[in-house]
Amino acid sequence: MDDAARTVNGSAQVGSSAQRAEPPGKGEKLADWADGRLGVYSLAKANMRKVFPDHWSFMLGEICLYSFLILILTGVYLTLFFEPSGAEVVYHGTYQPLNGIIMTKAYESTLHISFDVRGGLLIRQIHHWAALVFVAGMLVHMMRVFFTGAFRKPREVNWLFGWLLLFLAILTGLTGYSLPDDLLSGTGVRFADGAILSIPIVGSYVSMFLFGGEFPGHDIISRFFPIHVLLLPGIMLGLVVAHLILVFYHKHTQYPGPGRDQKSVIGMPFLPVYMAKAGGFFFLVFGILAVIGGIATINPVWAFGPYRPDLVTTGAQPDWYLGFSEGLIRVMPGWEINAWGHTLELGVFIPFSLFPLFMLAIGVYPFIETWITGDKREHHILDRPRNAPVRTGLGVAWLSEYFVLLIGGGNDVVATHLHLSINSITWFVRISVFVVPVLAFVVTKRICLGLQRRDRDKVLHGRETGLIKLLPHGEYVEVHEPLGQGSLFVLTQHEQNPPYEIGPLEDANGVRRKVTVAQRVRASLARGMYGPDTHIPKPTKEEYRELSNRDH
Ligand code: HEM
Ligand code: HEM
Repeated sequence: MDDAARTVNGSAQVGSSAQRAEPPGKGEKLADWADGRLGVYSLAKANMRKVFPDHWSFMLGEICLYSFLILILTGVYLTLFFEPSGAEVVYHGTYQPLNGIIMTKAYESTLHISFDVRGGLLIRQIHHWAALVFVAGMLVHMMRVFFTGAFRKPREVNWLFGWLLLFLAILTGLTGYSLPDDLLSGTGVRFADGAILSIPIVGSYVSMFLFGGEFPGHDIISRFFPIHVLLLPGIMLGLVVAHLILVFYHKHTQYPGPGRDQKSVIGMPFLPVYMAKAGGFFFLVFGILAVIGGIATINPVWAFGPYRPDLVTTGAQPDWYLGFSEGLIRVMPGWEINAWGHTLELGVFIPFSLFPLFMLAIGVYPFIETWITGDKREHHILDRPRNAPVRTGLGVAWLSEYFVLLIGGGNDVVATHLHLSINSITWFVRISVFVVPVLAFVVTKRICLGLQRRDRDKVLHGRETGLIKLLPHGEYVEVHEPLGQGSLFVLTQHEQNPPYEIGPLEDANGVRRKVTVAQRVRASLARGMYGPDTHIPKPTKEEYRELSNRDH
């Protein structure tokens, strides 16, 4: 492969193979043909040897990419057999317990995929597992980007692309989950309908429009189908391509280390090393999902039965990524206001509005941070999370809120499994929603500062070796080993810039300066994020020389 890459580049420099003595091979002729029409030589020359830094956490984006491809592949297969129709039929199929039961064609075809289509159940299960892994991969990938500050200039737009992808993936999951029209998926759609109905003034109109009449109507499956298999995946495909082009264009960030700076990258060439690794990893992800899909049941729709609006399954749960929105609604007190013959359902409307706000907070974060720091420089070297304690604390607080709400969304399951009262769990979650994120923030920030302090000690006093020496006068001391230059660099390369300040309120002539509210807010946020209690000062050169007793 390496030779092939060189041949391509080599040919590009020579120009045409006709200038050489030996006749061109078939492959070269094909490449020349393609170059004449598509300009592939210059494209390959510019990009194929591009260096990619390597780190295990950079595989998270790849997991998203591969599970997305697997979703498309398996989704196409399901589309061949799935019938997106709300028309009613009487079931006479392989699955005996449901014989003679009235159901929609959508549900009947899902049973058909599961019991009669060759490989149907396997593909359905791979599709569902891939959806779970896809969104989980995105969340963890996003957290990697967040905690390392990889969203800073010039990658803010790519952060937004990714964020949109996360939002669309959640919607795609919701519409997919609703397609089989079993009791569980119908309960999920009912939940969505309840949320829509709570929107003041227009809610009932939107619901009627969406369902083609009063819930459940007959149109929802046939409407969700094109949205699920075409519209949303189509937009997502476009966004994923744009996302990857931007990763390529900006070049990937890298963790701090010797030889790496804002301009130089240390890593593997895109072709052949990175491509070979990426190809192998794709098959690994596919293989693992196929094994899980083959052995672990997921969404056994035949066990739930067809959807009927007057029934609900016990322990009805959405997929994990929607559990937190369910939690928001379950723990909210059932407040409502009745006036002039209308009801404002605050118990649903408030949590329903919090959901987009919760997502919005993630989307706008990079822009808020840039506004606070006023930093206009590009950043290609990643932060170590401990060196940005407030950001790290905010990320952990966000995650903790997410998990608390997930418990709220599964309050019935937690209650039955742990033999607890559902009311106690609901109250636990109601209090935790306010308390846990604050605690998580404070604890994380302290841990970060502790780690910074340890870094400082390591730089000044070296690494603890665990070797205890007995000195002639009877004292025991632990031998400390000085760090290598590489480690010293990693532990001290970060910046500790002073936070933004408003400056003197009066100029040299004693005239009061006009200070806007925005400037005041910015200054106090900057103090909170980068002020003295957010970092342990790095050792100065003098301290280092004095303590390590060496000349540098
Ligand atoms: C891009 C992200 C996607 C996600 C997150 C996703 C998620 C899901 C989920 C959770 C289900 C329910 C599966 C079950 O029955 O247990 C589903 C069903 C389905 N999906 Fe997707 N899907 C995605 C993309 C696609 C694509 C690209 C296609 C088609 C090209 C597709 C076609 C289908 C079909 C036909 C069904 C109904 C069949 C069935 O449930 O057995 N999906 N999807
Ligand atoms: C379909 C979903 C997604 C796919 C396929 C995807 C794919 C990738 C890949 C392959 C990379 C390079 C390798 C890596 O850093 O892991 C990457 C980088 C990046 N992604 Fe994503 N991603 C997705 C979702 C997201 C989300 C949800 C966010 C954030 C909200 C995000 C933000 C970024 C950023 C800022 C980079 C550049 C990071 C850097 O250079 O260090 N991505 N993405």
